[in-house]
Amino acid sequence: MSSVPPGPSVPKLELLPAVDVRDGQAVRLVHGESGTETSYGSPLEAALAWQRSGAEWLHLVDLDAAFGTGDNRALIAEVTDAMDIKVELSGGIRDDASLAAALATGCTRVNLGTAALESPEWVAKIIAEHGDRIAVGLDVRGTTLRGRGWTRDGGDLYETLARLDSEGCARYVVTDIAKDGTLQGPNLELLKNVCAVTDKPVVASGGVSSLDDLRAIATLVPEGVEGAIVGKALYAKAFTLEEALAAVSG
Ligand SMILES: O=C(O)c1ccccc1N[C@@H]1O[C@H](COP(=O)(O)O)[C@@H](O)[C@H]1O
Repeated sequence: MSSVPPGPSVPKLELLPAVDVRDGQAVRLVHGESGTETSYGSPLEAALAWQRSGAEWLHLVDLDAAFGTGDNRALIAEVTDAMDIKVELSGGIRDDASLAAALATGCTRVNLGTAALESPEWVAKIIAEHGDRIAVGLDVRGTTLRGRGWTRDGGDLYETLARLDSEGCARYVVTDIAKDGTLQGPNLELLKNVCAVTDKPVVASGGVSSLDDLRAIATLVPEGVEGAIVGKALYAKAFTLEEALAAVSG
């Protein structure tokens, strides 16, 4: 009886299927641009589907709060409450009230974008208070950070990273905006460059289109990449979440 030799193994990579919420619907954007939404129905149904498929994490984004066009706070709280898995919450967490509401959902951690660019003192304070419940999203075009729904420049990636590192930021979620929602493959160079200047774990975001993309990201685990956010590829059924989890299970 012949046995199938195991394929080349890659280190385990955490996967965070994304549910981005706009106007009460689960959507995907292209390059994060408002107006490019494709709708995928109920955010709760989407989140429950990823949980049923074996996800250990959910990346849940309030896009209206990120764009400043309102918020989906009650719905986000409802989805988080329905999850038995870890939830990373982002979008519009910019002050004490929005942070308190986000943390009160019981999410595992929050992901700050604009606040890390515009309110450095507040961010330093909450990093000191909440430790690894705070991650910072470094959303970049080239090496320029973008905030306010990715519509405004917010400084240099590496200068900001050095500041946040010195303040003890626990983790970074790095998004290449040029890749986000495009199914064009992740920016591995950017991920390597970020890992080279910080010892903190990095979550990759943007561009994943195939299982090979996930395997390629997983090769960066020894350099500091901890996980990858997967959005469009799952909704477009490029692969299933079960296949993705198996591909990078270590
Ligand atoms: O995820 C997106 O597609 C996205 C698009 C445009 C803006 C923000 C987006 N997502 C995440 O939202 C937070 C930033 O929100 P804020 O600046 O803190 O209000 C960040 O995690 C982005 O990755």
